[in-house]
Amino acid sequence: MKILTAKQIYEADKFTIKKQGIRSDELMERAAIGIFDWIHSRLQGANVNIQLFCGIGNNGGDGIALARHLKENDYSIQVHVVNYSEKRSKDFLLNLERLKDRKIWPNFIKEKSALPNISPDDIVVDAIFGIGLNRAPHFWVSKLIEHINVSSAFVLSVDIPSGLPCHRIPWDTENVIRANYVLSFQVPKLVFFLPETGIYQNQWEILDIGLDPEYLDATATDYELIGKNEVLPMYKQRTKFSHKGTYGHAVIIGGGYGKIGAVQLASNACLSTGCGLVSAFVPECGYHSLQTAVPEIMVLTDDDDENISAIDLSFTPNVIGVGMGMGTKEITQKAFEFFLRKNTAPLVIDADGLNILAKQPSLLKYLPKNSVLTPHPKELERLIGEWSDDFDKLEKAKIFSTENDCIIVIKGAHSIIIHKDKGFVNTTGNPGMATAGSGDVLTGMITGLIAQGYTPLNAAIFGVYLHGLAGDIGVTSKGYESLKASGIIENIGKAYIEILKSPEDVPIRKET
Ligand SMILES: NC(=O)C1=CN([C@@H]2O[C@H](COP(=O)(O)OP(=O)(O)OC[C@H]3O[C@@H](n4cnc5c(N)ncnc54)[C@H](O)[C@@H]3O)[C@@H](O)[C@H]2O)[C@@H](O)CC1
Ligand SMILES: [K+]
Repeated sequence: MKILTAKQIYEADKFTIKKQGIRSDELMERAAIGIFDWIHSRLQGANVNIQLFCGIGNNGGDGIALARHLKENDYSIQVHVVNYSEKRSKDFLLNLERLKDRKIWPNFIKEKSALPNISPDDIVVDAIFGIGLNRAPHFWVSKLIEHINVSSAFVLSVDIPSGLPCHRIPWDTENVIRANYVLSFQVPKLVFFLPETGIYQNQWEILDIGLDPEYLDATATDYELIGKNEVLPMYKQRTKFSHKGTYGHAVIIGGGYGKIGAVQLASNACLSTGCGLVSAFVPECGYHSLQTAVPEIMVLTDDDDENISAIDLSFTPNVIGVGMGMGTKEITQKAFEFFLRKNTAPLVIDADGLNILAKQPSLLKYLPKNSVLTPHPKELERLIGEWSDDFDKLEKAKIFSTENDCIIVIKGAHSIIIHKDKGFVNTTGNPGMATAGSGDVLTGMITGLIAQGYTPLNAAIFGVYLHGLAGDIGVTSKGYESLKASGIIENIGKAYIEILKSPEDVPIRKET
């Protein structure tokens, strides 16, 4: 699903109005009815007090139109117009008139107005600012936002939490509505998925308001949201007369004294993702434990007992996953440099492989085109330098990806795969996966997919989705706290089965 910018959403709006021959207030009516239906299907006319806070732009217009539908269905409502500007939008005014026609008189909140009481049992509809927010809200509006946030009432935000801009981090992190639920029109907003800006909503859902598919199809976007519908076409079916050689030979290189488990997890994940043959290359000390832990893999050893000191492969595998648990000792750095200079196999690089690259950026030129790098935030910072905020981070990652012709998997609650100037935002995964070895499993999975013939970009996107889904399935029996990396591996099979079930036909809904 494409993630549009605010500018593109306005264009989609205009395009739809023209092509479908409708008025802008009719589009607003669709938005308002969508929200009304959502509320009504849940409340079923329950006797609950709904306080609507509406700005004076089109987001406020949505709220005012919603108020009319709620009243017509006998809900108890109070409508507040947050009068932060005299420049009221045409459709806001039109809907305000329609409200007044029905003898509903809003309360106008201005700079010096007393703020209304909000009971914890109320429902607050937040329609103060939408995607048009382009500067910090006035001080007195911030006070209202704070007042709503401390009320303990259930807050439903229209389109986006008010105070959260679409294209940057908030001017003041405290002055943003904390929404329990966001009903967002037609397309998700990038801010929902970034660590600094995704904290303002608990759950979100997309409401289809019938923006024209022709515009949506034809518009190129910088970001795409990756769900089941996006990964399913990437899936490579196994064929009847295939054999293990059909699904590639991968090598996992890494480990050190006390860190052989990282290679064990990566190799096991690689195999469990469908790779035909997996060899692990580890320091001598890892031989017995690896052979015992995963009898299906082959083990090659370094001459050094405790460190990777010379990576000597007598064959060229289909892909190599390298770096986990390897350390950055001088001897290992030299071995890695020597390896990179002569290697021709596609690479997936993780952990200490990335740390060595950060220490010696001159080695980046030896990476094969489209190598996949899987940094966690600290490793990413070592590679691309410090960033001022999440948006800056994404821009820096795009530049790094373009300059070094590589794919970066920025790991996080919503991992984002960066390929040159495009980003793919993952939707699976949960906090239970914030556990030791989870990254090693991901590296193994992406390596295993490349071995089977997935392009590195598809392997990164599909692998991140599958990994998160395996974790989501894992927590259903383990809970967040007790899920371990090995538990993610155990559920890779179920995750495949889930992907292959009938296509998504429910609206995207996600806890963040
Ligand atoms: N295509 C869509 O997605 C549709 C969007 N609609 C709604 O329209 C909204 C966008 O409406 P608008 O463009 O009118 O913008 P908003 O309603 O978000 O903001 C209102 C106006 O306030 C001004 N403003 C911005 N920041 C301010 C600040 N800090 N203090 C004072 N004034 C400020 C701006 O001029 C802005 O246009 C969407 O979020 C959505 O709720 C719907 O009505 C229907 C269709
Ligand atoms: K809003």
